[in-house]
Amino acid sequence: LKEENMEADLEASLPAGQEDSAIRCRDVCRSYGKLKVLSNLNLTVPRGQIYGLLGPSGCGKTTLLKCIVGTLKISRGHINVLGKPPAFPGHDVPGKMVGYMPQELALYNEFTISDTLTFFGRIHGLTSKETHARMDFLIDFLDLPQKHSLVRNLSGGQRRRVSLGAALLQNPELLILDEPTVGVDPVLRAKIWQHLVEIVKTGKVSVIITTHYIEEAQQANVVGLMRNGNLLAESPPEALMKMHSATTLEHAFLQLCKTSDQIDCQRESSLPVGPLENSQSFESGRDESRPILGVGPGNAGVVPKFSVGWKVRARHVLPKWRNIAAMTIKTIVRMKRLPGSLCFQFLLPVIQISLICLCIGGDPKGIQVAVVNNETSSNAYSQSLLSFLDNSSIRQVPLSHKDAFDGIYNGEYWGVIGFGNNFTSYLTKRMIQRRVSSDVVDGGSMHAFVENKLGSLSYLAALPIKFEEPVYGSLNTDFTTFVTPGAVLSITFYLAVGLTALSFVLERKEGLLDRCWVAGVSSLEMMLAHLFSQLFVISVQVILLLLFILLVFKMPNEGSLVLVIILIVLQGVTGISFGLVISAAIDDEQSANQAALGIFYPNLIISGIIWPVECIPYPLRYISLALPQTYASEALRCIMYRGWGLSRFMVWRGFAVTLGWNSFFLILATVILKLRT
Ligand SMILES: Nc1ncnc2c1ncn2[C@@H]1O[C@H](COP(=O)(O)OP(=O)(O)OP(=O)(O)O)[C@@H](O)[C@H]1O
Repeated sequence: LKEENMEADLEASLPAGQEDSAIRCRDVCRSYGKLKVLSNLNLTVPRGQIYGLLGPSGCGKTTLLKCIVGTLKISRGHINVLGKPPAFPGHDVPGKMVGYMPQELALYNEFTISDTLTFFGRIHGLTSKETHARMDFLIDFLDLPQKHSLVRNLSGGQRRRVSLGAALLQNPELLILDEPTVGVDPVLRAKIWQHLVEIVKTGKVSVIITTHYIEEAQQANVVGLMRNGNLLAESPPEALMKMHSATTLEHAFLQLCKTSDQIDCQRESSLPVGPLENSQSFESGRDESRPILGVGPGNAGVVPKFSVGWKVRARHVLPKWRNIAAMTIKTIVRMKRLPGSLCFQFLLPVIQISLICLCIGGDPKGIQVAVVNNETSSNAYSQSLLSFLDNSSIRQVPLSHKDAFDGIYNGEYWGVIGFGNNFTSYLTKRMIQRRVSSDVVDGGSMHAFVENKLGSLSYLAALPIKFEEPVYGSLNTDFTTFVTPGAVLSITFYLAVGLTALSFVLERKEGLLDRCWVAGVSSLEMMLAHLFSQLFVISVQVILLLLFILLVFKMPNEGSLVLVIILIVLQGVTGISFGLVISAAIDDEQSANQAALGIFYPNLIISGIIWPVECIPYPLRYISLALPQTYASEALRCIMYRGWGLSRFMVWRGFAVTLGWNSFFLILATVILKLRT
């Protein structure tokens, strides 16, 4: 009876109506795979109050906060934040109404304190005057070092305070703070709590805060005690202590845990053993969706349905330039702070293409070849023939038959050139007689080298083919000329993949993606911002690449330079978009690197960059034609070597396929990122 009266007291002391609650969670369930973390959880954060969420490590506090801000989806139940579900179209949660400090630091290490606050200020649409005023206040209030200090040079505690500052920046209506006082000294901890108490006094700001220091939560207006994904109690701290005749909150919590364990034992002894999730709820006759010390039946009331017009929905889906600009500037500032990495990004493509032009397609030099010449006469054809060989490519080593073959077996010589002792007479016979025996043909079969010696009869030894001046290109076109356009595209593509494949992976790991998302940046805006900032890097890379291949290595370009540049930049965009797909879909650096590396070689080979597509057997050729670089390389070759323009099918097909892949990858990356945040 005593307990029932107390419950009534507690209920009376808490506002029950929905309009009075900043956050309302009803029957919330959330699992990670088979692990049920939140089970039928009910929680109410009254407006204008501080709610201290307490519980042992691993009980699901962070998971609950992530569900409240909308970065995690709940599997069952309802959540209402400041009047609407999180991420409801047109709602400012995520957005400037909520200030979120995640458990991870979620700060850009290359930023200064000032950069950090300016970045979040831009996203929230603060003017630079407003941002500076808040920055000065927060630096003073949080006892931060001077604003131009780099985050990476700050101590752990200082970083946590910068992170808290970023959450407080825009004076949000709702503050969601996940362990903001960890690593903070007692004086500052007291100051933070004092500040929270002050800001809620206006009645407009509400706070939900998790902490491991149970006693500091006494300053909260309401505490929720969480265990095994459920709330054991939710009430003002004094009432809770009174109810359990405890002198401290910690004792009250221990008492509650004991009671909960006893109920569990009773249940287990009266019920057959069931799955784990059953063992987490207690009191079989009780409404499991309510805490032991609930806040009244009003809280479990009907959840309102929300509808939204297409105009609001469309405005919500359309990207905001403000957010894209903030995110793009952020990436460019980070690049500027890492000049070594930026130089590497600019120079790497030039180094790669230079190596291709220098090392591929040239003639071999200084190859050792054993020469076994059995002709002894000084005016023998064999002597003349040997003198015609390109002696810069081949270094002739005269040897006996045995030494030559021993040398070959020992790997000393690349090959053997041999002449029989009748080479000159057999060759002459072969040239002037109609019919000769096979011995004579064998003895004089190197006729291609002897044109000069045969004088007016040389046409007899020539192949029945005459190479005329080609329609496109020149007679001495080499392998490098074929490879270069495809190589330029593939270098641009892969560097772009490499630059972007890790972008979201690292930001997700450090909690930055979640933080930006809660600040109101959508997946599409993140995607476009990455695209724009990487486009800047790619443009510089393309300019340097073209300067090198056209001016240094003198590759011909018969077509429009503008088309060449556009096609290469578009292929860079394909690389960025593909990198974004990898980075949106994969969680850790190692797997993202493996995915990027894994496709490099197969794509290079199958795209017909090294050897023509026409040599690829079916059905592999179908795959080749579907790849982003096959038609694009062909189009680039057509522009550069044939001087063709967009009116030619082979050229516009390269552009169309590239644009198609770009759109596909970008949409895919946005959808994956959206599904995963
Ligand atoms: N991404 C995830 N995948 C799988 N399991 C997870 C994931 N995140 C959390 N968990 C598990 O969910 C449970 C609750 O984790 P959560 O981080 O919400 O706890 P917490 O109460 O915030 O703990 P702490 O106070 O130590 O931060 C833990 O058992 C944890 O191992």
